Parts: sequence; structure tokens; C-alpha cells
Amino acid sequence: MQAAIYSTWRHIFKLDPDRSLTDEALDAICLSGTDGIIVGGSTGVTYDNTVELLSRIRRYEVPCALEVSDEDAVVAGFDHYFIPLVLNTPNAEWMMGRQVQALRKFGAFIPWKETSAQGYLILNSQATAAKLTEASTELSIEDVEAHIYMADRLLHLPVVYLEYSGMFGDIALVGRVRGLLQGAQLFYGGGIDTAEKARQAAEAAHTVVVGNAVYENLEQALQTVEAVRGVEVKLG
Ligand SMILES: CC(C)=CCC/C(C)=C/CC/C(C)=C/CC/C(C)=C/CC/C(C)=C/CC/C(C)=C/CC/C(C)=C/COP(=O)(O)OP(=O)(O)O
Ligand SMILES: O=P(O)(O)OC[C@@H](O)CO
Ligand SMILES: [Mg+2]
Repeated sequence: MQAAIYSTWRHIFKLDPDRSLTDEALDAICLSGTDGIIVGGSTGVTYDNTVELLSRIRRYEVPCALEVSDEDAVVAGFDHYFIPLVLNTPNAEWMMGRQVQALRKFGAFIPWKETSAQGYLILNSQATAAKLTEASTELSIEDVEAHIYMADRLLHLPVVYLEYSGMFGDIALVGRVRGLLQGAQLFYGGGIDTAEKARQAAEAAHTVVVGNAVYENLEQALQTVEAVRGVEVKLG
């Protein structure tokens, strides 16, 4: 089987359709040398703002994936689709419920080879996604490990996503999780707003995701690309 497009991605910018970016900023992001762009956000993502952002990104060659957070914002034409499942929520709606509901509608049309589930472990209680999904963010190391065994060894999810959106996470824990994984690719995201934080995250995870910094300090966000490129980690 051909490897998924994201399997070699070390650095990703995540762009939120619900936030605005000038053409100059988008130009710099798309030409930055990042491996890929994920379009996604936890709230305010609509069909219209997703189509608009995709059409602007498509002026460039950079690969672009959609992380689907709302069944009403499913847009054709992306290179890949990620379907988040929240592992650490007691509310099954966010683990399986909404996804199954969407599959009733889209199941027959899904490009399966270009579609992957992501097992999200949300570890910042203040993240929008944590509040929305009622995630149980206060996890012991044993709890984290158990979730990782579930995602990687039992469910065989292709991606495990350690999500600290809005804060820089526990990088030692990220490295420990990577060491446990046998099949899944580890995405880390949260609070990367300098080259140094990007470098540390890239030492620990297979793939690092830079989101809010794009909107808050673009110059520093752009520097994360080179920082990640300088760190060797075995992928695949
Ligand atoms: C041809 C064609 C049409 C192809 C496409 C077919 C296709 C692939 C269909 C998809 C069908 C499907 C199964 C859809 C799932 C829909 C769904 C409702 C999933 C639920 C996802 C979920 C658990 C959402 C909860 C929030 C979450 C975890 C979002 C992930 C992204 C995220 C955390 C972004 C960060 O958010 P942000 O807003 O930036 O947060 P901050 O405020 O902290 O910055
Ligand atoms: O926005 P930040 O904090 O960079 O987090 C990136 C990403 O993990 C969000 O889903
Ligand atoms: Mg954000």
C-alpha cells in the first residue's frame, strides 16, 4: 500500500478558516517550506469559509489536508482528510458519535486512501477543543499510556495527536509517548511560537503543528519551519 501523503511531514501549519489572513501572510506561509497545511479549527468552521481558504491555498503547490470538525464543512478537493476522534472524553458524541453520523451521509463518497482517523489526546484544559468536547485533561502518566495503548495497539489508529492547543506542553511526556508507539505517527501541537520550542517539539514528536502563532507573530511562526528541518527523527 502506498504511504499516506502526511507520512513524511515533519512540520505543519494549521490554518483556521474562522480567522483572517492577508494575502501576504498566506503567501509567506505557503512558500515557507512547510511540509503541509492542515485546514481546521474547533469552532466557527463552515462550508463557505473552508472553500474560501482552500481556494486561496490552491494557488500554491503546498499539500493541503482538511481536519474535519463539522459535517457541514466537508469540502471536496483536499489532498487528504483527517477525522479527529477524542480519546479522553467521557462524552461519546466526540469520540465516535458525530463521526458515525457524518459517515451515514458521506460514507459512500469518501476517498478512503486519502482519509485517516486521528486519535486526539487533549491535555490543555483551557483549549477550545477541551471545553467543547469535555475532555478529561488531568491525566496521570499511567492514564496517558493506557490511552496510547488503546489508540496504537488496539485500535491501530494511524495518527495519535497530543493536543495542547494554546500552551506549550510537557515535551518529556511527548517523547515518552513517541517511544510507546508501534504504528501510529505522533502529531504534537500546542504553543509553538518560537524556533526553540519548535526544535524541542520536533525532537520529541514525529510531526509538529504550528497554529495560533501564525496569527499572533507570523515572523516567529515562519522560523519554526527551519528549526524543525534541523532535527532528525526517524519517521515511518
Ligand atoms: C469527496 C468528498 C466530499 C470528500 C470528503 C469526505 C469526507 C472525508 C467526509 C468526512 C466525514 C466525517 C466522518 C466527518 C466527521 C465530522 C465530525 C463532526 C467530526 C468530529 C470531530 C471532533 C472530535 C471535533 C471536536 C474538536 C476537535 C478535536 C477539533 C480538531 C481540530 C482542533 C483541535 C483545532 C484547534 O482548534 P482552535 O479553534 O484553533 O482552538 P484554539 O482556540 O485552542 O486555538
Ligand atoms: O494553535 P497552537 O497552540 O499552535 O496548536 C496547534 C494545534 O495543535 C491546534 O490544533
Ligand atoms: Mg487555534
